[in-house]
Amino acid sequence: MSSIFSSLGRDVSIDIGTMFTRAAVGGRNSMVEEPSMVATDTKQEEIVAVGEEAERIVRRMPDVWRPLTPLKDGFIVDYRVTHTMLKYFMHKASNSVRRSSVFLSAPCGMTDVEQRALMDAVIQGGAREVYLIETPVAAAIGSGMPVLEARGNMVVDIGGGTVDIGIMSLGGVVVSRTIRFGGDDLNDALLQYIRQCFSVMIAEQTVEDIKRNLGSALAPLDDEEYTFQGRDMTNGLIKRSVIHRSEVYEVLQEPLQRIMTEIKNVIRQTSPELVADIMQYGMVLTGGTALLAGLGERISSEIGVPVRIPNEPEHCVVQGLSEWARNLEQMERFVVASKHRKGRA
Ligand SMILES: Nc1ncnc2c1ncn2[C@@H]1O[C@H](COP(=O)(O)OP(=O)(O)OP(=O)(O)O)[C@@H](O)[C@H]1O
Repeated sequence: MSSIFSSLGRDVSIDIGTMFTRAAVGGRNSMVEEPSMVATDTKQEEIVAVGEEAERIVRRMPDVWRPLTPLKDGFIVDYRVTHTMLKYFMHKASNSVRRSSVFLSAPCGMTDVEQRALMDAVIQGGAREVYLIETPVAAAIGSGMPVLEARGNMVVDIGGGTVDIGIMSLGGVVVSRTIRFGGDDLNDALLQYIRQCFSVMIAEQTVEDIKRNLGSALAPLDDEEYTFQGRDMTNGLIKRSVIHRSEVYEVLQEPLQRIMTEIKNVIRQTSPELVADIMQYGMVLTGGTALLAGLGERISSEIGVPVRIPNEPEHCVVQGLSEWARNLEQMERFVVASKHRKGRA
């Protein structure tokens, strides 16, 4: 495979996510972003495609090729798939993997065994060395927070499978937590509601479209509707249905409340001095779910702190990894684990 960047021996940053994997070399302008997925035969013996290509062939021929994902709720569930994906992204990002240092984000609370497996996969994939950093730290760096300063910096990254919460100060992590819950749980709640109330089975992409078009964390001011198609569970035929913004709002209440509770729990466990900083400087909301309408305002009003959402919040982690790679000496305290290839150059 030829690399998309001419990055001879440069640092490769990889954010392996539940839904998407993003790899960057030399910052945001040279980033590759593809679904976290491989395609296998029905016996799951042979992996035939990775990323975008896997998604394409699975969508076209679902009876022949099956999707497998490396992570569930942010944590590795399939090492073979993880290994294949990391190798694919490393080679796509760098044309000289053997000279590359790879910087990876990992959820908080990963066991030593899980960390080692992740790093082994990178080294076996050909890299010279690998460094791990916790996801909220990468998100904070990527969103431009002054993590080396003597003040409390709070970040909440809500992706597809996890909520990663971190508070950093003076180049160290004061609190970090990963909850195995995220934007995909909002989709699950919608999917169940539509099955029960409309007796319709719908595709994952349809749920995603409904969430993005009508989803809101704040009580809606209008009752816009959205027409969608699905398979009628009573007769197996295609059926058109209409859902309203107010219904979607009600369905999303429970999973959103769970996220709010977790953020409040972290604040409760934080020292008053750091809480005072967070109230003064605010917190940053990153990850794809930060794009849900009104989520920033809802968190701000329930917790009483200003909330900032950076541009392209889903890219903050990979941007933070790149920034960290450029300033490794200054930010060495954030390394949670590292591994070097034996006999490296
Ligand atoms: N406009 C939007 N409104 C609501 N949700 C959105 C929007 N855009 C993306 N999302 C949600 O963001 C989530 C994906 O975010 P992201 O790409 O940060 O996750 P990931 O890195 O794959 O997963 P994780 O970090 O949890 O392992 C999905 O649940 C997706 O539905």
